[in-house]
Amino acid sequence: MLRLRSFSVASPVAQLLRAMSTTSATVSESSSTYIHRVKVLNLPTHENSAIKKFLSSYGVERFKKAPKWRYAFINFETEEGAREMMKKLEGVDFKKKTLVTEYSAVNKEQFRERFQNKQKEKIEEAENDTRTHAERLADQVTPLHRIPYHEQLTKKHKTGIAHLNKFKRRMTQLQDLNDASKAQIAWAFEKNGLPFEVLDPIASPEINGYRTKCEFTIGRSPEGDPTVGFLLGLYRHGITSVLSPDDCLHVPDISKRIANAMQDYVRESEYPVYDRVDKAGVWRSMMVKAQKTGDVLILVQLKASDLTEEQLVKEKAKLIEYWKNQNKNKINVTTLLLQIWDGDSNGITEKGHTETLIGDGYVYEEILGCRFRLSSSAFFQVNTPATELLYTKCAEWCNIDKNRKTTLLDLCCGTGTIGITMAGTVDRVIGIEMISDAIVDAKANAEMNNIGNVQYHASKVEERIDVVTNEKNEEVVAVLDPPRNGVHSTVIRAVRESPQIRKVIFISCDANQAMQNFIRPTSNRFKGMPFRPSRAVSIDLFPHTEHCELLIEFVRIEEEEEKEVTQQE
Ligand SMILES: C[S@@+](CC[C@H](N)C(=O)[O-])C[C@H]1O[C@@H](n2cnc3c(N)ncnc32)[C@H](O)[C@@H]1O
Repeated sequence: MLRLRSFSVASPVAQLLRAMSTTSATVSESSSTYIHRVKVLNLPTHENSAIKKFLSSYGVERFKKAPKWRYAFINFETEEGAREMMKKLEGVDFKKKTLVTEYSAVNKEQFRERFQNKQKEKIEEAENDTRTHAERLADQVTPLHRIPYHEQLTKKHKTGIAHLNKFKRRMTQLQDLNDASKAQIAWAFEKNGLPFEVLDPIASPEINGYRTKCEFTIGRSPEGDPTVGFLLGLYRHGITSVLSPDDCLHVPDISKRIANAMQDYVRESEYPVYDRVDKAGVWRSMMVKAQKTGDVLILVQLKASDLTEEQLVKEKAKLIEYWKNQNKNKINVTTLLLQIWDGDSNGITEKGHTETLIGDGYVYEEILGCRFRLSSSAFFQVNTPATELLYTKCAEWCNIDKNRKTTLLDLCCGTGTIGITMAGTVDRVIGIEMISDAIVDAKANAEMNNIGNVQYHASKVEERIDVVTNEKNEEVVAVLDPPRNGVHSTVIRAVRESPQIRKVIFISCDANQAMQNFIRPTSNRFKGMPFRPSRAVSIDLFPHTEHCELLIEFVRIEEEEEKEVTQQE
């Protein structure tokens, strides 16, 4: 039988204090003065569960690593312990990178003090914060909402240019450049800004309510009421209050109505909402995909370990009935999914067991006259009209010559959108994507759009490099659309080492690492002639947020071009 819990209402400051008391307990008590730290470098960003498993195989049960860090800290009571671990980890290959370790001894008192000071700063910040909860949430999820849209666009444009300038500068600062290498990156030595065109930024046709996909947390409001919305503050700071998305500019009305309807449901429910700190309760989170076609997919996630089989069956029937009767709130659910997830990690996860309760399990969207089926887990751009502008520009820059046999490599193809919208202009499309469900969608999408000249591979691009290097059509154009945390350097190397690829259209939400590897001169590690950026444009898919897509056209440096530059010098 399910145990109902009582809940106390905690202010953000009280929640911070709770986090502080639990976290500081993790610093081990010992009579020695120092904490002996091993810094492990060259780890991947994110991938925390793989890192945890890997380090645990070396006997490390505790380490400190933020998802965006490329390093982790492991603390030891003694220097010998630390040095022993360094011996074990130094030079080990993990995720195709060689680990490097560094040792440092940190004064225990100072370490503790530093940690506590940081926590105090956070508390003071929270205490002095005069913003309303709604304002804080708006600042968190749409940090640019206070400035007019045209200024947001200018800001993003400048950020794009700053990225490009940074890479230009970095090329000139590379060590040991000989004349031949310099000639390959002669564009980077040109004075006075960027020696290629950066177009005016392209605005999103819709500025508010553009997000077709929203993930909501089910938890408690600052007043303690069951609420469906966004988590206010950071979970790692111990703040776990949830606020309704009603005042969030980027959330469409339909998704706000759905969050409110789910909130009514959980408030009426005999089961409690999930508490992220106690790891108890039933209702955890929900995902909404509300497409421009009018299709609506809802995925409700619950923790079922405290429910009997009979209770679960009853709850499923109740959910079906509830969502089928939401027409009165102008909510027409075309697919309802239930995800059972009893694990500790928060958010919708592919590790959960997902069952379709209403509909066929998909939603459909239309882009540039093509129809696409999307499953709940597959990536799909969240701003449909702006995506049409992005894909149109991408196709324009691919500049397919109709008189030649061209292969389009759609690398990181998701549900196949880019390749399918361009399939009519090329001899064939090859799509590679690591999420196998997305490839199932991509194949169904090609069929639905009567497209026969596509071939898909469900794989990491770096593991199907042969597909890239073996492509020998007259012309090969690659579109590379990696996720925010980038793509493996072997992918870039494979593209570089395939001489028939003369052009790459790079769609980037974070141009950092990948770009450098495209443009750096030929070396033992990066074989093949480099590319040089030839034009770029920012396309805003995410108004009111810091994010923006940067479309970059890279063209291969021609041998003649390189010689000419050398002679001019
Ligand atoms: C930004 S999305 C782009 C998807 C698609 N081009 C679109 O516009 O809908 C990036 C995609 O890359 C996939 N991905 C990430 N790393 C990958 C890798 N190493 N190999 C293949 N696919 C990858 C993700 O699963 C995701 O579907």
